Amino acid sequence: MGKIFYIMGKSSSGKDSIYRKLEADEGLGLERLVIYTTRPVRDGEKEGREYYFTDEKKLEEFKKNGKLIESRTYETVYGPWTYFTADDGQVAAGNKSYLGIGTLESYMQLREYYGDDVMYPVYIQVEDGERLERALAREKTQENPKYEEMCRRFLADQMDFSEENILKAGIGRRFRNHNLDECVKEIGNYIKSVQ
Ligand SMILES: Nc1ncnc2c1ncn2[C@@H]1O[C@H](COP(=O)(O)OP(=O)(O)OP(=O)(O)O)[C@@H](O)[C@H]1O
Repeated sequence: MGKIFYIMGKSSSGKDSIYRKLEADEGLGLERLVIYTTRPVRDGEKEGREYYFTDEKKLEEFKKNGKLIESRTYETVYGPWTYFTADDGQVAAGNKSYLGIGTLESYMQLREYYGDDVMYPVYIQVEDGERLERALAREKTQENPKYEEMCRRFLADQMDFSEENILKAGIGRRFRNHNLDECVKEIGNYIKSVQ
């Protein structure tokens, strides 16, 4: 059975930046854990790289076969978009290590399905003021900054990632992303130590 290193953290804590650097580190040999989505493919995205682009029918098929691990639906202005993780055989097949990004909720569901020996949480933490500054700086670079959505996420994160929920998920170790390269190095060392 493979191992899944699962990155979690509040918005703008640096999950994507960390993911990209860990993935590029050939010494770690990490594969992408690709999840499924019913949202339309965006420019530059490739089937099976960012996501598997699929539909509700496929989700129902996984569900029927007991292979749907977790799913979440967001009500967007374009209608509902569902993201889900399915047991499509990739993890069980070999001894590889995978890199995923998710929420505390999805982490708990994956752990329930695969067990502790497969799931390795990587929780990223940044001081709130610093994180808000990064979120604002990132938003300002967008052609149409969505400050309201940024604030909504900031507030929602305080509930979703409350200390109580972090403890409930069984997260022990936390990786502080003050300096990106140092943080990535620390996580890389952790991954090597358990691989
Ligand atoms: N250590 C760091 N120091 C300064 N800026 C950082 C650091 N880490 C990440 N950033 C910047 O902070 C912003 C948020 O990072 P990133 O998009 O990786 O976060 P995220 O957790 O994936 O966010 P979201 O969940 O909102 O998509 C980006 O502009 C990124 O370049």
